[in-house]
Amino acid sequence: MNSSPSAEPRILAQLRWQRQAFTLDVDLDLPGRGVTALFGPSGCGKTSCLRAIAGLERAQGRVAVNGQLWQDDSHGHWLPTHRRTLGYVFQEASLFSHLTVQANIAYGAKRQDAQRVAIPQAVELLGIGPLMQRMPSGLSGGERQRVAIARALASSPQLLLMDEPLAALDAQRKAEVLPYLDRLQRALDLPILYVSHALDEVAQLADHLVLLQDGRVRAEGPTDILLSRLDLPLSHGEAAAAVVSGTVASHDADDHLSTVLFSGGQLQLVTTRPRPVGTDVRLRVPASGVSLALAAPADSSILNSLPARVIGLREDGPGLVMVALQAGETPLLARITQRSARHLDLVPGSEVFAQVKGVALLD
Ligand SMILES: Nc1ncnc2c1ncn2[C@@H]1O[C@H](COP(=O)(O)OP(=O)(O)OP(=O)(O)O)[C@@H](O)[C@H]1O
Repeated sequence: MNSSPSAEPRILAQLRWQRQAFTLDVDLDLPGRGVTALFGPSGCGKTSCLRAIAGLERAQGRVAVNGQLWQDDSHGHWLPTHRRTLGYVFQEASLFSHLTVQANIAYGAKRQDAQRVAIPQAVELLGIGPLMQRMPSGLSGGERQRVAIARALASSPQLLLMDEPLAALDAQRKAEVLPYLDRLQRALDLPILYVSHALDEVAQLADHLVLLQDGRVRAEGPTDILLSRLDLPLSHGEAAAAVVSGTVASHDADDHLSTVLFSGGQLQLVTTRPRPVGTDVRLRVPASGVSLALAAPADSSILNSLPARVIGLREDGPGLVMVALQAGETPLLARITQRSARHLDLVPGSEVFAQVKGVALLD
């Protein structure tokens, strides 16, 4: 143990692992709370990294989780997976088919003495109370995965590792499970490492992002910052979007219009599922739904017009430019035509009004 009670919780993983032509070589120093996504293209090493942290692959290096030393090869220290206080959720829920849901979850509860997450709490958070007496064969894919997550929580982990937990689900099932993951991470003080290659999941769930490429860390930092960095592939193309964190300030029930305050001002959005005033929310602002003007527009149908500063510009396909902006402390992206960028004479430092059309609540 090398814990220091006053230190900020951190997850440290210096790992090197070689398999045939592939080398994983990472030096991670990550927040010990919240959700950190490991993101990157197929084959970049996300799963290998997670497995190495869990001790499922015998990488060389050092792993320490919030003061607990799991591995330090320089001192011959190595805990096998079953002695690392972690929960692991795989892409396919691997439940025992001969046990009820309840028995599957109870099986996970191996450290009853120091229960960080009580089983009833895990069951409630994942909404699986009505399923407890069912057999796994009768569950939908989304239900199976929620049970698998509850089982992982029941083992009282210090760290939850999730490897593409939604990838085997269709879009509808995925949308069904995502809010549970969101609830879980808000309710529990449990760090989560979340492997995904789906940017929408990452934008919704992750506070922090590690971008892997060819077994190495290409970039790492707060999700909102990384999503809008023009030098990274995350900000390229039609799917590029910024994530804005804010707080619900009001809701107009007649117009179904919620107002969210954030560091750059306020954004209004139409929603049929309003969150209570005071709730912290994340909004997705697609780059293609943001246009730019030099003056605040009058008589526009666009509700949201934010003063912002141009941080940088980058060509984004034939005739198009991605513009990185900052509104208050919040990064935004605008994907506009090259002609418009020239017409407005945009350069880093230009003051503009960002007219934001497509705002969506992430949940
Ligand atoms: N046991 C193994 N033997 C040989 N090569 C392996 C082994 N396990 C992984 N690899 C290779 O290591 C590389 C990284 O694989 P890994 O599964 O970690 O990537 P990934 O980013 O999780 O990919 P995906 O998103 O497709 O799951 C790949 O090139 C893979 O073929």
